[in-house]
Amino acid sequence: MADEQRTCRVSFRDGRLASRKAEEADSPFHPPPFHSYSLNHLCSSKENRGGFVDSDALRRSEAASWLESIVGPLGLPPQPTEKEFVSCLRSGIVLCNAINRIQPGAVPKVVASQSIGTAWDIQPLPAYQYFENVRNFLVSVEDLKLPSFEASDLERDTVEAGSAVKIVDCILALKNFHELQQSNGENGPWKHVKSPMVPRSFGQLRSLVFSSGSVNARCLDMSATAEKPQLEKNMDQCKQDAVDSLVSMLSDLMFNSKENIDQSLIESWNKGKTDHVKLFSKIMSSCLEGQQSESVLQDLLLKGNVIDSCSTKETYKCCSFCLRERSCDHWYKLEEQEKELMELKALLSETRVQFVTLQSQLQNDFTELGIQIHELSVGASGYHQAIKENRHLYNILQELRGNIRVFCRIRPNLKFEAKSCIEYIGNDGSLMIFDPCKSQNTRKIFQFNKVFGPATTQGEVYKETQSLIRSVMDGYNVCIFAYGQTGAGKTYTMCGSSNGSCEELGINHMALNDLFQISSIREDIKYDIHVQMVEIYNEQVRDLLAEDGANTKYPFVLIFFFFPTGFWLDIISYFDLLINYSNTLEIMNCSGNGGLSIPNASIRGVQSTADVLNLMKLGEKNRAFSSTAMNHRSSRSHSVLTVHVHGKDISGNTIHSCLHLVDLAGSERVDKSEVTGDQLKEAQHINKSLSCLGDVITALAQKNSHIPYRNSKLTQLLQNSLGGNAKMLMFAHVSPESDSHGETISTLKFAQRASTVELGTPHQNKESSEIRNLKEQNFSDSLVMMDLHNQIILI
Ligand SMILES: Nc1ncnc2c1ncn2[C@@H]1O[C@H](COP(=O)(O)OP(=O)(O)OP(=O)(O)O)[C@@H](O)[C@H]1O
Repeated sequence: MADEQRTCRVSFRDGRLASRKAEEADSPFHPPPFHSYSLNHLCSSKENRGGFVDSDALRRSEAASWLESIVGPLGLPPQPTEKEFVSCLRSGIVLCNAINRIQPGAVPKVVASQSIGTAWDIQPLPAYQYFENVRNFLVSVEDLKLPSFEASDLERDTVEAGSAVKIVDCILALKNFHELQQSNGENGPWKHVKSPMVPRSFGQLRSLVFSSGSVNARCLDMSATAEKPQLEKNMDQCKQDAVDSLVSMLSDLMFNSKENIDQSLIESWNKGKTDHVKLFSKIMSSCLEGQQSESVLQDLLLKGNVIDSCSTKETYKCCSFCLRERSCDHWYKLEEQEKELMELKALLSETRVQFVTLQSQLQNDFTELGIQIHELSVGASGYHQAIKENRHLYNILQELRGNIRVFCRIRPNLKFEAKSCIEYIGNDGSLMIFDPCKSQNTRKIFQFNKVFGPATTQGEVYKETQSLIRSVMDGYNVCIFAYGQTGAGKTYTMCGSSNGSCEELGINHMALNDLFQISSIREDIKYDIHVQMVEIYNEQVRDLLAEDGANTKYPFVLIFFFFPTGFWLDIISYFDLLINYSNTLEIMNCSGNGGLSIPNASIRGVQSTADVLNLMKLGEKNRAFSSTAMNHRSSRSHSVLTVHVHGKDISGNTIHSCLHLVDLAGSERVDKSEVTGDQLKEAQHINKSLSCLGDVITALAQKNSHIPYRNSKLTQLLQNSLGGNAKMLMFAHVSPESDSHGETISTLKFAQRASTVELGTPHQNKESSEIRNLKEQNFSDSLVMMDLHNQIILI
């Protein structure tokens, strides 16, 4: 049975030897080395098997003879073996010289220690110099886009079958290029003549297998950066590729030698009794001989190891080069890096957790802060509300008591370089003043109904005043007067800016505008509004609405030049006195003059704000202004604009009231205002009348039995108001500059004192139709009054 099997089965070795003998017989050249022959035999098809070796040797011979024609004798036999051929070219000198002949300067520096052709095989160059020459040659070849080979093809000590094929291909391509260059010129087209070796040599199969390893290596290179699942996926793919390569190679081998496969082996394979490794070993041992079969097996198993170990961490981290060199520490480095990476990842996740914790903490803090801010804002708004209510109640109390209301207004700093003496302005009407020029603590706090800072507009000031002014239309007498140092802004507040800008209209103008508006809205009451405007100049009351020029101070000044000076001075003084006397208006008790304190002053009916504006212009024109060191347009008189309101409703009820808008002349220190002559006289009058006003205020504040109204025209004029018949508002004006600190303190003290004056509850000047009828029915001798229950009583 064994003999029978032996005879029916031709062994692989025998078959291969037989075919080799046949090839040797056909070949005119020296046969290739055994291993090369046998492997080519295994890998080539039956049809090509005969011509393969011949063609290879022929091409090698052709390449060698062409090289000799280019660089000179190489000392090679006519048909060199692969080993001879490769050894001759190993130094790279021949190749570099050859390419330099074709492309001068292609390899700029050729390392050559021996003369070519004589001693190429006597004294080998050091390995790195080989590498230098060969590398330069290969670079040049690639530049020319010619087929190349690997430097390692020249380095191998044991020349493998078919390993010279690529080198031969390259040299013949170079030859072809050279020939085409010669025939067509340098840039002529050329075609690379491919190797006729269509079937793959065993070396190529090996490189195919190892190229799978390079796939592995690529995968490994990625392993450092890729995520683990991706890495494993790549490894699977590598493994699959390598297995595919092996399978295709094996299939080739099996196909080529299927007659040599044991039938029992095929059967056991088909039955699944033999696993693929055993099958593969058996086929290989039957196909290959001795050493060769072992080396192939070793190679394949090595590859197999690579493939198998793809699943393990250790090997897939090595690149193919390291596998060949077998001295690899990349894995350890990778492992180190992987460890560090893992640590970093752990750190990252820990940091993430901490970050999330901190974020939630921050969120909580923000929420808490938000709650606290909300609570604070609620508290603050409550506080503001309380202050507002407090002020409102205070105002009501003051109204009930009949206190003089005091608003303080601070004008903007006109001397920008000057320091401000205003330290603090409170919303509750408090004001803190200090003297910046003094080192010791000079802070003083004042309390008023309201304090307007330098940035307050005219509109804002009027808004606070509006309710008071409107009460005039309800029958209350109202008196608003502006008090303060010269240049502190009294005229600005009462009459507006001297440039007449619409945004800077004074309280006078806005008040009258408002009164007309109310009058037009209240259709059931018919209002008559009349205006008087007088000034108190040098203790004389003068009509500012007189159009006949009666207020011209010196009408005869032009005839001054016709007589001696002394004579005319006397005459002028006389006329001056005469004129002044004739123009001086008398202040009377209102009750006897239809409510008019100055019955002789012009009284003009007004229908609209425009009418009032025209009258004000006239009054301003007639008013005494002059320039002083403190104010370039200083009012030298106290001006009083009186608005008389008379209203009658459809039931016949009447109201009558008056609104005094007083722009006082400013108190001034004559040393500062640098006035002399007439201006000095004016200043003295101004200061005197203001001092009288101060006395009246003090007396009122102290509730003295005697109030010195009659000491000045000003107090006389304001008697009715100060005497408790009016709602009074005082604007205390101050300059913020530190050099006015003294005057500012003095003004504020005066205002503070005024705010303590209790005038008593103001009463409405309202007369019902019944009272009027009674009055008209000769009850004039009796005093008609209303009792607490609004019943009429006659006294
Ligand atoms: N609130 C303000 N805003 C802008 N400018 C102002 C303000 N108050 C006053 N002024 C300016 O200050 C200067 C002096 O003002 P104003 O003439 O009104 O002072 P006064 O107190 O009437 O002085 P006097 O008593 O000498 O007549 C003017 O040029 C005026 O335009």
